[in-house]
Amino acid sequence: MLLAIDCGNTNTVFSIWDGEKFLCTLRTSTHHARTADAYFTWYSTLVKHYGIEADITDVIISSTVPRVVFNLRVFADRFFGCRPLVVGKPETLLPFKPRVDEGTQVGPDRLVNTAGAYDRHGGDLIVVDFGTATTFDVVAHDGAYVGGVIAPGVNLSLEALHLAAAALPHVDISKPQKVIGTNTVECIQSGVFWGYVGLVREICEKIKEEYGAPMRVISTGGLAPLFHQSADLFDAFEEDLTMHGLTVIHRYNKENGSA
Ligand SMILES: Nc1ncnc2c1ncn2[C@@H]1O[C@H](COP(=O)(O)OP(=O)(O)O)[C@@H](O)[C@H]1O
Ligand SMILES: CC(C)(COP(=O)(O)O)[C@@H](O)C(=O)NCCC(=O)O
Ligand SMILES: [K+]
Repeated sequence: MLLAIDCGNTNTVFSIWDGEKFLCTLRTSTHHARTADAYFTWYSTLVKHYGIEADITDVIISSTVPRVVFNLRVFADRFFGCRPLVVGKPETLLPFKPRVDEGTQVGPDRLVNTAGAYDRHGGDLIVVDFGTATTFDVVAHDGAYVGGVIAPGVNLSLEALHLAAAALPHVDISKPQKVIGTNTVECIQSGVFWGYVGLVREICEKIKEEYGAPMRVISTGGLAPLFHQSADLFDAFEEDLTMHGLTVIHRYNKENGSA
């Protein structure tokens, strides 16, 4: 069985893949100082709690935080006796060669999203991932990552207002009933929610214009459903897109002799 690990700047997600389906998905906050032993204590407690019999033979890691990879490598080696595949490292093969400027280190999560989305939908896609940052990944006709857009994440924007302005409270995102807020919380929610709807719409429109061929827009990430339900922005929402991409890259490396 495969343990797929997606480490973002806010959350780290573990999913167990039995070759056909994900048996469970476990989430913890991302923290670079967490040790291999601490990961295992957390992991084994939850796996036991869910009654899952997991015989992990392979581990694949995508991490937007380089410092956590060391402890995750130790975790894989010590508890499962395996050398993990790390997306973005030269020994890990990708099903495509990113077409970006020389020397650019594309976020591994974006490469993984590209592989997952192409496997399910074919090419000519925009993948919008609502993580710590909101990223737009352009997937070409042949499945290659060819660039995109990085915008500040929804929660980051809310937090920035709270941190920088003495009179603005911390506010959770939700869809406001109206645009004109009549109290501070409603005003902030309106600014960020409708601001993001506009941001996503405009960026997708401009990408399509520049790309010059019809594209489909796929969304993923914790806050994507809020926007998917509230506005006509995406052709599909796929919660497990990054995890699916990790299974695709793992399979590709198995088939091509690198895992
Ligand atoms: N279901 C959810 N509802 C509300 N906020 C969420 C949800 N899932 C994630 N978030 C928030 O969205 C932001 C991005 O989370 P996540 O997608 O896990 O980011 P990353 O991949 O960058 O770690 C974080 O601030 C997180 O707390
Ligand atoms: C843009 C990101 C910060 C998004 O990370 P996340 O929101 O998933 O934590 C990450 O993909 C990254 O660090 N990228 C490196 C630069 C690039 O992709 O061009
Ligand atoms: K992400």
